[in-house]
Amino acid sequence: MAAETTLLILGATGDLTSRLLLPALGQLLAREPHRRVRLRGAGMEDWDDEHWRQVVRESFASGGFEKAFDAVDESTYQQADITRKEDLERIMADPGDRLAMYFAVPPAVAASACDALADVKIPEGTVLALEKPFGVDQAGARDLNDRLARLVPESQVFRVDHFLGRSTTLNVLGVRFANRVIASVWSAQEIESVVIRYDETLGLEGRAGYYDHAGALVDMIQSHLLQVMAVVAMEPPATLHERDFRDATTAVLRATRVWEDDPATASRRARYTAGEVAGRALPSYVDEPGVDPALDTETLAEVVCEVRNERWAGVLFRLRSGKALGGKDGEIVVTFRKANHVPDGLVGPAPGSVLRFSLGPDHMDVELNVNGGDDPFELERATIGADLGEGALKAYGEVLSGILDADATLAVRGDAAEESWRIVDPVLASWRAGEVPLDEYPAGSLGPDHWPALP
Ligand SMILES: O=P(O)(O)OC[C@H]1O[C@@H](O)[C@H](O)[C@@H](O)[C@@H]1O
Repeated sequence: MAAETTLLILGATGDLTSRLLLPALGQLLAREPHRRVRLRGAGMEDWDDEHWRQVVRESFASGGFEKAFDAVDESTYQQADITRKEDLERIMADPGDRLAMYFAVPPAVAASACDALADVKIPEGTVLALEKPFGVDQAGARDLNDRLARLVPESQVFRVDHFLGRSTTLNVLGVRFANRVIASVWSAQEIESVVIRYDETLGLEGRAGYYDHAGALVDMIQSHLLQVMAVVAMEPPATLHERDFRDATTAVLRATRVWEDDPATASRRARYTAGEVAGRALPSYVDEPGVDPALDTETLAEVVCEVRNERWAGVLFRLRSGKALGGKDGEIVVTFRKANHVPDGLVGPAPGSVLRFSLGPDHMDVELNVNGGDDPFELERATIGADLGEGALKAYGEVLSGILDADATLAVRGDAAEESWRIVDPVLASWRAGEVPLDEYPAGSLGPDHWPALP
């Protein structure tokens, strides 16, 4: 019989659990009903099992997977303060075949819980899953890694980054590594720049408590976009097993610096003012409830990086993400260098070819110069597109399936988490020193007018 995993969610009464984790679990169980999962919730609220089961059922139903609740072997809730050893021992009793502890709590609480866990006997094979942000800087991430290393082996620590579970990120693997025609042009010799951007129409959505201290750089670039960049730029791994895959992506991060080591010129930041997004009026960021204007939090950030190795030296990697923008748009745009020489007689501009992956709905476009119009000597642009499969599981479901299977391929490794902070720490320092102006853009626009255009 298949091993049964006990999924213990710490912070079970929180928003992350009901909004993201449980719907993802519902989808996973609906797809793979053979899985054997016992679901345990633990949190500060005085809930009983029935209340918890109701929350689980409703969360499953919100994703259309109400029936998946039948696939849960058992679902119980315990009130607990997870920073206390006695409470941890109580909720970890009877771990079944394998225990997966998911910390759906703020980083400071997760860190205190890890300290308390040091005095608890952790069952063999237990997996610990932690949400971002992982630390607040490189030193903090290193400290948290040290604490975790005292508890379980690294391969059992899952630093969650749902962008690694996104189908588009995974689609890059097939396109890059299963096509000789692409593999042979995937380097600085042929590629001029790579843009990875995630523009959102969403504003603050009541998350001031977290976001006002994080900002767009930490919320999106330090974590998600650097991971996507690592997949785009990695050396071909021999296999997609955890060790090969994560060695290759981490090597990219180790070689990455902000452009010319000059964060003041390689980064930009801005904050939205009042405007309208998709017919909805949004107040200025600083007027959102819970925002402290003195924190100077950016809602749009851009950092240009370079990957200093033989394959990529000299290529611009431009990472950008922001909120309350005019269009929901996430994409990876690979711009190739221009042709060395276009024969005299072919008329018109011939910009470099472009390969564009849109980050949901998953689609890929190749933009080429052609001369197929009325005038056979005039160049035009043609686009060849393909819809890519979205994957049966949404990003969180993909990540969760790795956690339940104790397969860490799509989890961020400890050294990679530290490297990501090492890359952005100088940017944060430069911003704190006031070296980069905090620009403004009206909500619903595409960002400050004077920022460089996007490809
Ligand atoms: O579009 P998705 O998959 O929800 O991912 C974007 C979200 O990712 C989260 O990790 C960020 O905290 C959010 O601010 C962001 O909106």
